[in-house]
Amino acid sequence: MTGHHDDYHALLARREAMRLRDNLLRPSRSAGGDGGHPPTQTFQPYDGLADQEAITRSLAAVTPFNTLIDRLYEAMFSHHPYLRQLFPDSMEFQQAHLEQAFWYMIDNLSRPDELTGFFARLGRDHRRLGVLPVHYEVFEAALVAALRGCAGRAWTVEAEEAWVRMVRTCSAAMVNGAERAIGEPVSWNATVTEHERRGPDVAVVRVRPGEPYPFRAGQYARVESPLMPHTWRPYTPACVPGEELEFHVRRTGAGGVSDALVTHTRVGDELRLGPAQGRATLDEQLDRDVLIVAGGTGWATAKALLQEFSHRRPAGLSAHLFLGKRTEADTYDEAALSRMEERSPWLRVTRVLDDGRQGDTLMDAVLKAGAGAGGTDWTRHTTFVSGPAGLVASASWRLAEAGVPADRVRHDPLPVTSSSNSSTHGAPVGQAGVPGMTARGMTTQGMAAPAMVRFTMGASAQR
Ligand SMILES: NC(=O)C1=CN([C@@H]2O[C@H](COP(=O)(O)OP(=O)(O)OC[C@H]3O[C@@H](n4cnc5c(N)ncnc54)[C@H](O)[C@@H]3O)[C@@H](O)[C@H]2O)C=CC1
Repeated sequence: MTGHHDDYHALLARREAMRLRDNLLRPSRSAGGDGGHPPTQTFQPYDGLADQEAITRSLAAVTPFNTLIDRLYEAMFSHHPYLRQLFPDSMEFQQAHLEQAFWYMIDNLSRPDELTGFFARLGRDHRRLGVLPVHYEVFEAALVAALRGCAGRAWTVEAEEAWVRMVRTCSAAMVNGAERAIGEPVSWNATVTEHERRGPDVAVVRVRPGEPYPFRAGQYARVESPLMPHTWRPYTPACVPGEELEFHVRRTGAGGVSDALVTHTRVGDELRLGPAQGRATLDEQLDRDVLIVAGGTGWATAKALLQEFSHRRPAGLSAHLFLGKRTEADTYDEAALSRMEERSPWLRVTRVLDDGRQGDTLMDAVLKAGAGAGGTDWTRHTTFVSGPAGLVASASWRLAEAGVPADRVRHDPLPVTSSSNSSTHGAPVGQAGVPGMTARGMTTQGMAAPAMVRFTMGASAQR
């Protein structure tokens, strides 16, 4: 029965996707579709650069984005109240996500492959939220209403059409991404098989998915607890694919997903996992030594990557892990790390006590080890960074300064932080000693911080 049911829904989703794609590709409707502006006559090949300029010219009229986004959701829920149930009770993170998404779109408009690749992956991931192709049309109409409402008389047809083209390009990519993933589950149920408190705020949680969960070491999964429906937070499995997954969760406050997972979750509980995301994985062909810079529970990513590296490592290649911890007592998985260290002569581990008050101690240690005649040449390594946003930002920046090519520094998406609270674990995005870095991952000089732009969104702060 379930099989037929799924097929039926897959068929419906496919038809919806085709209908939307036809709409997206047919000669453009008037932007917003309500006749308020003259229609565009012919369908033009998409010119992301021209739209980027048009949108940037008119940004002052619609920023800061939080008012625009408030109006957008207001318009959407007042016209389609049933859609509210697809969203979590608190819209705070949702709004922060969308703000990041807008910046990401604008920043990457002149890189169509990056943009469509990113939104295709997002579309695949959004299936777990019950998003259907028709919702993108609803979103577009709400956005246009919000843009007009925010900008008032300052609004231009040119700016509106650029926004609509931008958003349609991304929606089309999301629909395509969802359609391509039609053969895989929307989400995976997983039963908690072990739950170990490793300190007042940290738990190591093992789960067994009901069906095989495909992922690569270094990727993350969005996790939903039944205690907080519709609220998903990303965690990186601290393991390679197998029957069970291991998650490392630090509770960062009361009432969030991390609190539910650390404090209120027991063996036998069911969690839901979204499809694996992220590109901070080892290369297919391993031909470089590996440097991993990890802070706190960012160790989860390091653990997974090192496990895969140990299985696939060609003779002669080595790995160096720099692990930052805030206090001596903060060693929630030290036994596993020591075991790995003992068994792996190719692995070097430098533990760094770094309470975050002395500037950038962890990265200082990395760069010190790379300095001077006897230092390790990090420019030849493939580097992974995993941990608080401030660490990711400063590591990307400082490694670039040290001459490490941007495409060889990989990291999780920078956590999205809510606009009211820009701090993740006390690590404010953009204030990590990165000169001129703003909260959107761009420098004030207008230059993208290396390796930053490609991942400025996607994950939420783990609360
Ligand atoms: N649990 C998981 O699966 C994963 C978690 N993460 C992220 O890792 C972070 C871990 O948080 P906690 O364990 O609370 O770490 P934490 O806040 O205790 O920090 C750990 C270490 O990171 C470094 N650090 C912290 N803030 C910094 C800053 N502003 N600039 C430079 N270095 C800084 C320091 O060396 C510090 O000792 C979270 O933001 C989480 O989103 C990343 C990947 C996987």
